[in-house]
Amino acid sequence: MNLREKYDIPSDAVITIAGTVGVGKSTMTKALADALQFRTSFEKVDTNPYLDLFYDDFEKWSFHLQIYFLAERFKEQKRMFEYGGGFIQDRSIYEDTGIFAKMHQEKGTMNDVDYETYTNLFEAMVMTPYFPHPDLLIYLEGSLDDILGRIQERGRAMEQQTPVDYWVEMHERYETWINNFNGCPVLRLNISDYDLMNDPDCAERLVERIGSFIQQTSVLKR
Ligand SMILES: Nc1ncnc2c1ncn2[C@@H]1O[C@H](COP(=O)(O)OP(=O)(O)O)[C@@H](O)[C@H]1O
Ligand SMILES: Nc1ncnc2c1ncn2[C@H]1C[C@H](O)[C@@H](COP(=O)(O)O)O1
Repeated sequence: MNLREKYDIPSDAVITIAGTVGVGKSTMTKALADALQFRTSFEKVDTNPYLDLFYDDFEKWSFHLQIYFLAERFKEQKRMFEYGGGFIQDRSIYEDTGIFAKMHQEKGTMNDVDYETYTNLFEAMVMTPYFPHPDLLIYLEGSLDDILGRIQERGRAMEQQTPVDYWVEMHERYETWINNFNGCPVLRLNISDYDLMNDPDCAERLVERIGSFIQQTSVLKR
């Protein structure tokens, strides 16, 4: 019996991993997909044509980048549901608007007209009864120091050149955002409780925790 069956996780579940930059979403996406034998939906960072430009000049490229991410995530959403689920997704579509677009508009690095155009498009695409929401959102949280350490360790130049205040503000915004999020059931996990790198039993403990969350809340019983 595999881990998915052992802990009674439906084979058609769509689980999205949310959390600030560097917290460990991609690492957990891969580990959970391996453990559950699910497909993955990753953010493509290396092939994103706007990301470097954006980090160089937020004001100029915010709108382009948000439109690009929205299109990419929407295509991924469609792909996951066309397969009939069984996916782990690296970052939710909700964070684009709830964290990034909002933060840049409020900081003045995305102008109000662009923000409104983007928000209208997001709502028309996502906030409809036809848009399938994930079955579960796993929210990864951790201390600011740990997260800054991980951003450093990963070593993406564009992120390392960004002033640390940007990551501090994002960390705070994530806390507010998740406390108000109600798009789908949320399981909060602290990164200090799971060591996917060094603890060989970690993946199974995670799957067990997800399984018991699902049983308790019956979130995936259809
Ligand atoms: N459980 C973990 N323990 C230690 N380091 C980790 C862990 N998970 C991720 N990392 C490291 O932290 C950095 C960021 O992880 P990543 O999964 O790319 O984050 P995200 O996708 O949230 O931006 C990477 O260098 C990764 O190797
Ligand atoms: N919607 C977004 N707006 C701006 N920047 C974004 C958005 N989504 C992701 N990003 C950035 C943040 C990171 O530099 C990379 C990848 O994110 P990660 O959390 O490391 O997966 O893209």
